[in-house]
Amino acid sequence: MTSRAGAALLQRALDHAHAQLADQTSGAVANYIPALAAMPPDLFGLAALTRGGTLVEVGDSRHPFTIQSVSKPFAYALALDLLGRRVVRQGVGVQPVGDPFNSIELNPQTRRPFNPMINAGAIAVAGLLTEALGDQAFESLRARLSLAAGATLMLDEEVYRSEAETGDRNRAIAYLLRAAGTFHCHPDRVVDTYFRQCALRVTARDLAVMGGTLAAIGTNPLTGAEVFGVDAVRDTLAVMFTCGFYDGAGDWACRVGLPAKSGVGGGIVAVVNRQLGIGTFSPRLDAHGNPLRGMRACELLSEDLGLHAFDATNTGSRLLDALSPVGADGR
Ligand SMILES: NC(=O)CC[C@H](N)C(=O)O
Repeated sequence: MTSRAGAALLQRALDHAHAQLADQTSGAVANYIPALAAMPPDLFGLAALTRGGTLVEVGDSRHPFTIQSVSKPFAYALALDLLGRRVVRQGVGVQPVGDPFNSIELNPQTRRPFNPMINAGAIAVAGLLTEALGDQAFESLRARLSLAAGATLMLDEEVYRSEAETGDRNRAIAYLLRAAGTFHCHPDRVVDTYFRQCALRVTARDLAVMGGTLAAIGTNPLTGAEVFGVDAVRDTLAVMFTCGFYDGAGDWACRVGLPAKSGVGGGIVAVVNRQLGIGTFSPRLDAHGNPLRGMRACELLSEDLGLHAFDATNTGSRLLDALSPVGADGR
């Protein structure tokens, strides 16, 4: 298959998933803070970036929204890069858990959060970064996520402020973590880093590029920037695969078969290892806080293109090989 035929096939698959789901209106926009509830519910955008740099998009793929929990894997990768696996593992585990994203719970055996994809684990990561970088923690996060997106990500002040005003559960988690010895700096500073991280504005296109950067083992396929180290990407994709959808993670792994992460702002990032990043945006969420149409779109793309990690037909690899020539360095 030529690369042009591959790009057309990928665009058709995106268009098809978008059209199939255009009329679906189940679910509800996150309303725990007013700034999120104001998002028009019917927006729907999809984007994908191959490792070779082919970008396809459809619908509201350039409409901004807040990244929320989709930031968690990228913050984890940054912490792994800066602090190393040993230090990060002391603060947060890599164990899947069947609890909701905001549960106030530590692993009773280790007194650490189960994994970095739930709030407790992400706040532990924010704590490690705040302890290591002080007031620069948020700017470092913003700079690294911007490099991964190939765009300067801006803070949504309104969402940040409402989150800070109402985020008592997350504050409680931060106090619990300090008591458990995960970090020693003030819990308010830690949640401030976390709230700002969650309030960064992105688009589905940005998420596709960020996912593409993980797919390309840390190198942004559009800009060539080297964003994350190989070891950080490996651990990050592994926890995205096993823990990315909270209490729905096992079902996701079977149905879609891709490392992915959702957020209550309506975004999802999904990664086809060494091949493709996918970004979706649809604000209506299911009862677990996962964007419904985005999840379904990932499932359709996975089926259509054979992207499931354990797909038997290998069609996805053939398509994506055409679009993502593997370099001489074997990456
Ligand atoms: N699942 C999410 O996207 C949650 C993010 C949100 N900022 C929170 O911490 O509650």
